[in-house]
Amino acid sequence: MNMRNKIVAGNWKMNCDISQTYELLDELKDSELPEDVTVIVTPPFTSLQSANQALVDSDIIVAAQNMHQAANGAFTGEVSAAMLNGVGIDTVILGHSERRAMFWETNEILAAKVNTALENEMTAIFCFGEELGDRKSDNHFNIVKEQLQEGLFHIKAENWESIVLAYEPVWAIGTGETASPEQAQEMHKYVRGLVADIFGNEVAKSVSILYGGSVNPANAKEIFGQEDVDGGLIGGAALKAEDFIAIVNSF
Ligand SMILES: O=C[C@H](O)COP(=O)(O)O
Repeated sequence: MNMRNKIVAGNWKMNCDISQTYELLDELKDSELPEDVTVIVTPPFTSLQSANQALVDSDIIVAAQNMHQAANGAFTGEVSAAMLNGVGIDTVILGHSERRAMFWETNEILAAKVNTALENEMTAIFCFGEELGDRKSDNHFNIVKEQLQEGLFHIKAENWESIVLAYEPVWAIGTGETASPEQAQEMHKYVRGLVADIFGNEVAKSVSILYGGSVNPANAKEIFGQEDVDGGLIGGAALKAEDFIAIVNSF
């Protein structure tokens, strides 16, 4: 039996102002959510504190979509780990492909962000995944290995308690073209094997690996049914309460 945490995280990206945040959270709060699934929402920075307050009586966790690696300083427009902690946020998405592609986040920068998250006792949802060209040229395993080796695998075995992995093939994000359940399983198994090689079987068996990329209520059950898929990181479908709730209930 799979004893790993089942997790469904909604990545709201740059969507939802404060009133839309309350609206969406009201619907989620009022819904039936399974007790054995950890549900996470990641509103934009401007809604984090309010979202946390709105969910004070709920098990839904509020997380941030990004943070800067430095403790403080002249980094106009950026937000630190301590600032997130200060409004009750202790989970953060790091390395989303949109951050890598549009905001030039390299594996080296991400390694520093991972360190900052760990130093601040935060859980990091570490994203990785290949682009379409990598898959077409059969280089997807190498790319993923490189992203993990350079961005994450410098941590200590005990740090894995604070890490959730999220495989997001870039070609499946927001495109409606999801990876097949077999493709997801193949990559998740490969990644779990990499973790086992370096950090041992116990760590590999206990880390949750989420799949992200065009997950919707129609395909979630089959994807989540794969042996090494422990949940999802949901983009577009996380913005519609009905769809997100259906996905959370898909295990
Ligand atoms: O973080 C979420 C992913 O980018 C997936 O987005 P999507 O579900 O809209 O394809």
